[in-house]
Order: sequence, then structure tokens, then C-alpha cells
Amino acid sequence: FGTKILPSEYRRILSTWSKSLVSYFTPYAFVEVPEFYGAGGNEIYDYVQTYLSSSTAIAAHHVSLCRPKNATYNTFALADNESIHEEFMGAQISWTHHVSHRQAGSNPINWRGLPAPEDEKRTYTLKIRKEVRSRVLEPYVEHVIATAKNFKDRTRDRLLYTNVRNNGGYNKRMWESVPFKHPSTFDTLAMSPELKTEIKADLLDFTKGEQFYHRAGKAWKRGYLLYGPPGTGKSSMIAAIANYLQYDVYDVELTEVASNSELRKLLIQTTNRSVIVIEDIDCSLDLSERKKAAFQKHTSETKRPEAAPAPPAMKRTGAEDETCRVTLSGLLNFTDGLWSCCGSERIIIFTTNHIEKLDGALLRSGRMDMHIHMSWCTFPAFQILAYNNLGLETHALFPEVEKAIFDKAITPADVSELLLKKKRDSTAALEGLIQVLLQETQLVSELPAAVNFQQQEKYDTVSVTADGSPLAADESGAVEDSKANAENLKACLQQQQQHYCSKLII
Ligand SMILES: Nc1ncnc2c1ncn2[C@@H]1O[C@H](COP(=O)(O)OP(=O)(O)OP(=O)(O)O)[C@@H](O)[C@H]1O
Repeated sequence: FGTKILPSEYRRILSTWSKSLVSYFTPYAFVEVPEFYGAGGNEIYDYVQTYLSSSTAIAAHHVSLCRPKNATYNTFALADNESIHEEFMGAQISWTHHVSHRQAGSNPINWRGLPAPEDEKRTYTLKIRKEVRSRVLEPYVEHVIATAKNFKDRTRDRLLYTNVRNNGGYNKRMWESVPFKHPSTFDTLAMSPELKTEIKADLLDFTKGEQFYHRAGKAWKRGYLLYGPPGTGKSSMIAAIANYLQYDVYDVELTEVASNSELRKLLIQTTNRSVIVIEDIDCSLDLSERKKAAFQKHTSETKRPEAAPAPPAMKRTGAEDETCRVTLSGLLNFTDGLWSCCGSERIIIFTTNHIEKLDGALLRSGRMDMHIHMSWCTFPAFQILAYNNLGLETHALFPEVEKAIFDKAITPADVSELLLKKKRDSTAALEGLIQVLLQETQLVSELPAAVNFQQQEKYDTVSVTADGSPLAADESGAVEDSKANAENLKACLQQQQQHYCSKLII
């Protein structure tokens, strides 16, 4: 009736007055915790939800019980519009989970990248008596957050997130998650024990480094670049790091990200204490333009000084950045720039099979804090694989394997596979491995004195065949058989001054 005779303006004023009157006379104070705050989500909402899903919530009349697929734990949640009461510091507190209809058109995603259901607005409302509010509220909120964090650490599976394509706006899911169950640990990783110790110490320093980062005015994050041939354990290393630190993992599929601004949105929504991974960065980021520019510049400087100057290295305007797919500058802005500070305690890992293809800007010191070379299988690495796959700590054939594996270009993945093939018969498995190793090409760890090491900006793997002819890398990083002799290697490297020879295969 009122809606027909009263203009909307008066109705609004009346409603405000009546609300003020009720709040003046009611003995209670209400604290609303909405699921969303602004364009992003509300972290406190998640804490309250977790807090209420602990044993307290089970005491409510009406709870929902869920277990995400492949998860280890059940999750209780306060059912929609259900209330729960508890006592804290002598005060009565109640929580109600309000679910109401959202206005059409506004449909944000929450802070973990999950979409709000199409037309629902979710809020937890805390009710507390006004006279105890100032004494109880602050310690109570701290208690809720601490309990939620503790509960999460004890009972929640860590998650592996991957991004899904977003067509703009906030009305699409940006991250999807599954429980993270990768079994790799530093114990199962086959690599040099010294390097493992170094990485673990670095990670520990990082997790304890809050004060250091604060004092030094740096964002609390650490970047690792894992490089090496396929099958040397880069993905296994990422899993081992996440398991060691008990962090969630965000696996960024850059080819699914439409622009730098979408990358920003994605990365802002990652949680603290997480590992953000961009695998095969040389394949997912378009570096070709920059490389081409750099090569043209190099050739014009070294071969044809009289030629017109090469075009400047990829310098994009802001407008271009928005229309192109993700650019190197967009990525660096998040890892290094202003955006690197929105969030803390985060590890950023890039992987590549071709470090020589990476832009110098990514390799420059200070960009990635640690460059980790995942290399061929050595004897200590083999020992770990023998234990992982065959349960062997030692065997009469180990000395023979040690001799045969020395400086051989075989990956831990290949060794694992060979051992697994005959895992019921350890001796046969080791004999099979030795046979393969004896046929493998040999690595020469000593680099010839002729190789010029001055240009260390770029890295490369230069291969040389058994007869001594080098397989030289061309300007795009691809390796081709040049049929030159070993002596030509020096000339070849000097000519392509941007390469740094890290390993030789003969
Ligand atoms: N260093 C290692 N330690 C233990 N296992 C390894 C190691 N390297 C490879 N493996 C085994 O080989 C398989 C492939 O390894 P992984 O995917 O980690 O290699 P990668 O370097 O990431 O390869 P790619 O570059 O192709 O992604 C895994 O199943 C893993 O068990």
C-alpha cells in the first residue's frame, strides 16, 4: 500500500528513520561481514566461515556438510540463514549467515577467485550486547582469526589453483582449485645434496624473513628461476617447495590470460603463503619481438656498423599492453614493480627448458633471486632414484653405475623410467641402466680454454658431436648442426657474442 501512495524518496527517508530508531532502542550491536568488499573479496568473511566450520558449527541445528572431490577432510558450514550462539569472555555472541538476493548486474567474485552465486548476497552478522562491545569485540575478532588460521593449517588440504579464461569484468571464475596432493619432497628429489641444502636454507630464511623484508623496504616475496632440460625435475622441485613450506600453488597458464590487466587481477587474488608458478616461460610469453630487436641491434653493431640503427628493444605503450596478450613488462611489473607488494610471503617460480631464449631483462640480477639449474642425473641423484624406485640403499652394481653415469647426458626422468621397467628385479634394472648409460653421449665438464666467458648476459648449451663438430645455436636459440670442427667452436661463440656456454656435449 505504502509503495503506491508514497513517493520513493519519502519511503527511503522513512526507512532510514525507522532503522535509526530501532538501532537506538535495541540493546544489541550488529557487525556485518559481507562476502565482498568493493570489487574484490573480504578475507574476514573467509576466516569467519572457517571459524564457524570448526567444531562450534557442528553444534548448530542446521549445517551443510561438504567434501570437495579428492579432498581429505569434510567441511561443515553453517546453513543459509541459520544462527549459532556462543559465549566469549562472559559475553553472549551470535552469528547468523544471511543469504539474500543480490541486485541484478552486480556479481563479483570472492577473494579466492570463486564466483558469487548468480543472484545471492552472503553476509555473516555478528550480534553482541552494546554494553560489552568495546571490551569484547576486538579480542573476539582476533580469536576468530587465530582459530580459523589454526584450523585451516590442521585440517584443510592445500590447494592447486589454475586460472581459467576470463572474458572481462568480475562475473567469471578466475581460479579453479583442486586439493594439492603431489608427493614430491626434497627427500625424493634426485639432485645434488648440496644444492638441496642450499635451497632449503634459502626457503627457511625467506619464511622467517618478515622483519628483514620490512626493514629493507622490500616486498616479502622470493623469485626462483628453474632451468634445465625436460625431465630433470623442475615440476617435481616446485611440488617439493610447496610441500616443504606447506603453501598453496597457483599454476598460471599465461596463454589463457588475455592482457596485462587481467594478469594483475589474477595475481591480486592469490593468497599469501603461496607459490605462484609460470612454467615454460619462454613458450608462454611473447619474447620474439624483443629478441629480434636485440639480435638486429647486435648484428648492426657487430657486422654492419654503417647500417641503420636497430629498432629500440620492445617498448610498448600502455594502450598496446592492454590489447596485446601478456607482455614481459606486464609480468615484470607484478614480480618487481608496484604490484609486487600487494600480498606477502609469496614465492614466484618461472621454469624454462631454454634459458638461452629468455630475455636479458628476466635474467638480470635482482629479478629472480635464485637461478636453479636442474641438470643431468649424477651418481648421488641416481642413489636417490634407486631408493625411490627400487628401495635400494646400496647394491654390488652401484660402483659400476657410478663409473658409467659420470658425465652422461641422461635425465633423472629417464633413469627413473629405466629402473621402474624392472622394479621387481633390482639387479636386472641396474644392468639395464648400465647398458643404456654405456651407449649415452658423454658430457665434458671442462670447457675448452678457447671459449670466451666475457659475455655472461646470456646462457646457452652448445653441443658438440662425438667427432668434435659443434652443434651451434643460431640467433633464435635453436641448435643446428654446423658441421664445423671443435676449433670452430671458439669462433662460433665469439661471433655470437650474446651466448654463454654452460655445458658441452661431445
Ligand atoms: N630430479 C628428479 N628427482 C626425482 N624425480 C625426478 C627428477 N626429475 C625427473 N623426475 C621424475 O621424472 C618425471 C618428470 O619430471 P618433471 O616433470 O619434474 O620434470 P620437468 O623438468 O619439469 O620436465 P618438463 O620440463 O618436461 O616439464 C617425474 O615423474 C619425476 O618423478
